[in-house]
Amino acid sequence: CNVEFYPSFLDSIHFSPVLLSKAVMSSSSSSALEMEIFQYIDDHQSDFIKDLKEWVAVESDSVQPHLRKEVMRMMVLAADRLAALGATVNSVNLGSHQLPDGRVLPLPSVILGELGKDPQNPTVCFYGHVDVQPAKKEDGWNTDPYTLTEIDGNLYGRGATDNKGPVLAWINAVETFRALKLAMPVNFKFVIEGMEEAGSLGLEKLLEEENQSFFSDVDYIVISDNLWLSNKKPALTYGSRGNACFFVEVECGSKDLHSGTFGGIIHEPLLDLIALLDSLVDSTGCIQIPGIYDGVAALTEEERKLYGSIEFDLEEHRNNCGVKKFLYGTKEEILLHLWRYPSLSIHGIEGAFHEPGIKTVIPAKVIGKFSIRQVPHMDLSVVKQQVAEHLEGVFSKRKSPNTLKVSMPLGAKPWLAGVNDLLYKAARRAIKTVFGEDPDFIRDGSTIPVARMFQTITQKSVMMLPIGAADDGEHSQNEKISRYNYIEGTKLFAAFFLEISKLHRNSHETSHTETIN
Ligand SMILES: C[C@H](N)C(=O)N[C@@H](Cc1c[nH]cn1)C(=O)O
Ligand SMILES: [Zn+2]
Ligand SMILES: [Zn+2]
Repeated sequence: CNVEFYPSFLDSIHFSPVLLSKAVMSSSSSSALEMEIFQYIDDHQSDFIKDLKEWVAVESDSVQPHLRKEVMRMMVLAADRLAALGATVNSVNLGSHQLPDGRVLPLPSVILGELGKDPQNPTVCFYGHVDVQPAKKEDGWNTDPYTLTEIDGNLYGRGATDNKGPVLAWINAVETFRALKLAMPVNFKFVIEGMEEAGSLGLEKLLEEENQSFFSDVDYIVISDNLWLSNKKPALTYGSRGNACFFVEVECGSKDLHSGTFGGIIHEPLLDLIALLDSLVDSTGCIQIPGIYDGVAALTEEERKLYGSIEFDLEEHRNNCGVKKFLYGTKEEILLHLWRYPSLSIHGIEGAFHEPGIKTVIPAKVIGKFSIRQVPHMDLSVVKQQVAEHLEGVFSKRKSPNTLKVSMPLGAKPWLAGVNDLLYKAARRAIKTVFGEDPDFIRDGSTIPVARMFQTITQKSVMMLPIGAADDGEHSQNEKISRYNYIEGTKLFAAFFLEISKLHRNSHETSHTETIN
């Protein structure tokens, strides 16, 4: 599986983080204003943590239909919190959606918030989500996932880092300016959704509809919904993978069967399904679907060098992960396979018996669930076709009389940005001020569907500014954000508001002078 020999690319990537880091000089000392702001944030830590506790207590799981009302409740809490900041809040109704089983569920509203309209200020739009992945104590959590619990400086709870903590950190930062009665350095816009973990349903249409209105005066877009590459070193993110999610359904009839009475004489759906799932990836991690790597951009020498220069501690990453060994042995290979090659993961099988104990049943209908992370320049419709053809081919060789259905309920495109603009420069300076070091410039293996949507629809500059650490355990048991990251992250956002304001005003003054001259 030699993933390097594919069509050339990189013409679309107009960045050079290495050059940028050399070109941008910033100071790590804080101004008196920053000191005042940071002091306020330090003094109000317990209030900020209390707010996070209140948010984490809401089981706003967007994946499980029976919890949709909790997502709705969470959206109301978030809207109220923005209104208390003084923001104008518009909760946009997105209607409803149909589940694979035919049920219709209401979609949570998307919050569009606005605060400040000073024409001298840049307008920064912040995106975050307040829905979460499913979590149960029995999954192996040490504490109740919906009771934020501090242990050794870590705040454990579902959504603590993904993404309630970062959304609140942004709000805390804005609140700090108000509480200290400081002039707002930027105008704020907020896009807060409640369906990110379920694929941001309905959001794309809303962004298109609002492009000429809500987004028309937005200068910069910031997303804080991913993690640093390391446990300690801050990062700035300029790319993320997309995702194509698949269901593969095999059915033999309308009812489950006794395996003593019928086992051995029928084609069992779960055996068909396991053969299908087994055909997807080999033991080296290489995806076996013909043509799947054809669209993947080829690696250039320049890009390979870039990966070589990134600081990345393999052992730390392996410890965070809790596995014995990775598929690849070098830093470069690991980063390449996380960020710029596709990967296929199998997530589960609906309909298969999974409780403790023994149940001698033959399930009548089983649905395998897997996804393929997407990278430039893969095409979702081509991938869908390739997957369907591959699975149909494997299935037909089994000569099974069962019915096979393949669907792609969700497709999100990858995102890759240029980093040579004010947004990245401001964030880099703010990171240096708060953390005293330059950030890693990284890509992310996971997916934030809205990143690409923002880029394509609004054509504005988009950046991911994470505040969570690599060991935060997004989607996992014992998800956390450290008190340090939550509070310093709040400072980072406040410092970023000042930096982007300064750079934006300077650049406008310069261009104004150039025009006059
Ligand atoms: C990175 C972000 N916090 C996240 O977890 N995103 C999800 C979104 C998704 C992708 N496919 C389905 N949902 C992820 O990357 O898994
Ligand atoms: Zn998230
Ligand atoms: Zn997530």
